Amino acid sequence: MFIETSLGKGAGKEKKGHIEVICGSMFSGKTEELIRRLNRALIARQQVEIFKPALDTRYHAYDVVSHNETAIRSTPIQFAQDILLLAGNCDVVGIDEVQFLDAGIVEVAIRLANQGKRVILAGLDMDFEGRPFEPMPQLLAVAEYVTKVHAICMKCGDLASYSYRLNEAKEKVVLGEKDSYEARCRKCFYEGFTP
Ligand SMILES: Nc1ncnc2c1ncn2[C@@H]1O[C@H](COP(=O)(O)OP(=O)(O)O)[C@@H](O)[C@H]1O
Ligand SMILES: Cc1cn([C@H]2C[C@H](O)[C@@H](COP(=O)(O)O)O2)c(=O)[nH]c1=O
Ligand SMILES: [Zn+2]
Repeated sequence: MFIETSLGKGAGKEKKGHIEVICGSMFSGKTEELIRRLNRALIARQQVEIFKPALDTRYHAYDVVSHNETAIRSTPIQFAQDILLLAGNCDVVGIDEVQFLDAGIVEVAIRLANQGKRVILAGLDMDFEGRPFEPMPQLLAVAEYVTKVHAICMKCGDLASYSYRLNEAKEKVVLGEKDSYEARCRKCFYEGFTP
């Protein structure tokens, strides 16, 4: 569990950055947890910049929106490098759906943290085949704090770590919601899917 040790601007002697990753399956509460952390940073009067990949327009062009409809304003970006230009002098950088960003996000996260920023990234750790979703494995490796959240398996009610695709599409990136994916536990995921 990530513990917020110094929220206020004046709490630390020096501005020391770090990387936090929130990962898990679809519907596991990644976006809700990201929004919760960012709202607390705003309450602490920190300057917060929020980004999401421009391709994820499922709910809203600009807002980061959870399945539970909590939302926070964000800037859509095409490339990970765009964040370096747009983050400016902020204290906290939040990024949702990082699995859709290019591999450059790893270097970008490191540079932002080294500038003294708190960098919070949320995204899928596995794809519809139950395989690591790049660039998440690299982000998990360089993060100081990792939180893996779980959904509820739609088959049996256990904790779910997998995103089961309900259609036959084979492309890695297929945007969708409950119409095309459901959260499943390991057993129920592999019962319905042969790698
Ligand atoms: N199978 C499920 N397990 C848990 N929560 C679910 C499930 N299906 C829908 N939800 C809803 O999704 C919300 C989490 O949404 P969100 O934060 O957007 O998740 P994620 O970003 O991980 O996809 C939950 O609070 C709940 O209301
Ligand atoms: C497993 C998997 C998912 N996607 C897509 C489906 C959704 O549009 C997003 C995940 O959104 P969430 O906020 O985590 O619910 O990713 C995909 O393109 N490929 C996959 O393998
Ligand atoms: Zn199950």
